[in-house]
Amino acid sequence: MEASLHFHGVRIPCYSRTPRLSHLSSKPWLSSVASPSRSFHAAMENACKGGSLRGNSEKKRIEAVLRGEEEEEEEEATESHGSDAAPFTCVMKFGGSSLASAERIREIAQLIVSFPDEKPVVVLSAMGKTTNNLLLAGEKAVSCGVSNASEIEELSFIKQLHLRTVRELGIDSSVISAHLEELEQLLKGIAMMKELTLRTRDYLVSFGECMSTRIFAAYLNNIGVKARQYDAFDIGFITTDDFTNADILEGTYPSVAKRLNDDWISDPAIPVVTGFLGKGSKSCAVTTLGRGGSDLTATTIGKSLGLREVQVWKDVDGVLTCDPSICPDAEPVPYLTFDEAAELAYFGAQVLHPQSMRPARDGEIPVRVKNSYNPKAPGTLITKTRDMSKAVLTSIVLKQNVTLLDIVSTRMLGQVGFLAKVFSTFEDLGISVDVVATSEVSLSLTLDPSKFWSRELIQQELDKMEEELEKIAFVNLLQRRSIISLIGNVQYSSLILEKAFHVLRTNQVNVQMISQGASKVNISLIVNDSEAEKCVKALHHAFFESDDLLVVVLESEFGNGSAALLPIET
Ligand SMILES: Nc1ncnc2c1ncn2[C@@H]1O[C@H](COP(=O)(O)OP(=O)(O)O)[C@@H](O)[C@H]1O
Ligand SMILES: N[C@@H](CC(=O)OP(=O)(O)O)C(=O)O
Repeated sequence: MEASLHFHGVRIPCYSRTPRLSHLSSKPWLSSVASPSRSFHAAMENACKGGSLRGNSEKKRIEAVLRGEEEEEEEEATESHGSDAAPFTCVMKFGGSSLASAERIREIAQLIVSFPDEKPVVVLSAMGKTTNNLLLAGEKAVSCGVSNASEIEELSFIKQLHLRTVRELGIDSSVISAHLEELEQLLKGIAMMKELTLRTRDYLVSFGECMSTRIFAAYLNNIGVKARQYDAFDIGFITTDDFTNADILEGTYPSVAKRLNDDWISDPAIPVVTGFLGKGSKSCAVTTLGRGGSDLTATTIGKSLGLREVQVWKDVDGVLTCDPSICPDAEPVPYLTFDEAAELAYFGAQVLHPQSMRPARDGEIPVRVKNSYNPKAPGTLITKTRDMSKAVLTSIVLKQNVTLLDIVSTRMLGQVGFLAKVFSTFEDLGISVDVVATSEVSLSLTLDPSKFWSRELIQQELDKMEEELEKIAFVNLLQRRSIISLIGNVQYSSLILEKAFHVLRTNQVNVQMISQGASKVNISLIVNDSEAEKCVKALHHAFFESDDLLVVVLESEFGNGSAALLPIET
């Protein structure tokens, strides 16, 4: 310790060399750090268990939290750390695109320091494309043979990226060397077993976030900003045991608040938390929250600590009117409600995790989507309500490769229990339904194959579903369909539909199903996959790149010619 710095209103000692990691001594990851020569057998045992974290005592503690037995203690803790002493103001979450290199990590650290009034909890994803590379490495390991596992190309990418990054940042490579070693052993284990279970897959991808957070915390410490790394699975992120798509359990909120608050009180340091990861309540193994799950980690911490704001920093200027890879002229949407954002995410906008709005909405914590490459851009502010009086269409979202199912009742038409029977079939088979439209004689719905429990078994699962449904109905399965979701103010639904159908007719596209729910924010149109992008481009052009709609709205709202300066807001 050589100097001090005032940051977040506290006097922060500056560390010139090694990061402070002693607080991690009880963590399973650090025990690996402490003994890099950890035996192959120990690593394999952990790997084959899918990375179970702790023994019985840990399991008992989780059960106690789930039963609410720690609640009194939690409440006391929260009270005693009440708002006067509240150590944190916001969550700042940075995704893989913001952490792609040493240079980006330096910029992100500077960005955090450039907000001296904020006292952030930092949540990080894995660096760059690390999660994809880990998944690819795992898949290759299944069939490459033990002796070739060390040579898997993606393993080399991951090693090079992380070792280059620590070198360029001037950090001791020991912060990640044990993880890299264990990762290689794990891939050998997968090669030996010739299988990659969902549980092992989660353990495998967890290395990405575990390494990025250690590097970042070490770098902050090196530049004199005291930081403390946390593995989410170690600080109370308790989830269901649905590996690869786990759900956060209620006990998480008080546990996480207590841990972060208590640590700050006893030794203030910026928390740097792994996004995307949790711990299964029954298995005690590492779980993941679904792709893009760090957004959910961020809003969970926001709700848990009752923070002023959650910021998710991306590589775009906020939530845009459309996926920029389809419509390069897509514009940022300045304001959204939680409902609009949830609908947008659920129907395929990659920019936010589908479940991430839930904790924010429950805790009424505003979420701001910002661009880490362009911090001055205002971004998108997501809140409970917004002025919808001038909002027509907010955003167009595309979800491809969905399956459309047409069900026409044979024996049970119009009878009590028909729909229940159909939906119980989906429940039994663990298939989730996205869009539904019903009439007196038929039921149409869409299924998202990417949510089926095993992608390799999609056809088998569909066959099984057809077989079950054919006991009560005629079934027609139509694959390779797309859902185009028009997210906006459904008070203008006739106007939106008139315009949308005009565009689609001009482009000679037949809409195969349409659904407008009571949610008042979403109209879904189903078209063929092959026509979908063309439709989205044409719709985006009509709604956001021309003035036609402005004229129609002005005429319908104010009479022709009046209020000519009123802009259409997204
Ligand atoms: N409607 C949309 N608005 C903004 N970005 C979108 C939208 N639809 C898709 N995207 C894509 O989402 C990406 C940002 O999300 P993501 O990759 O999860 O960022 P990060 O990894 O930083 O969390 C953008 O680069 C963009 O290509
Ligand atoms: N690294 C995980 C979790 C995540 O949230 O990533 P990102 O924030 O880069 O989308 C993934 O790629 O899915």
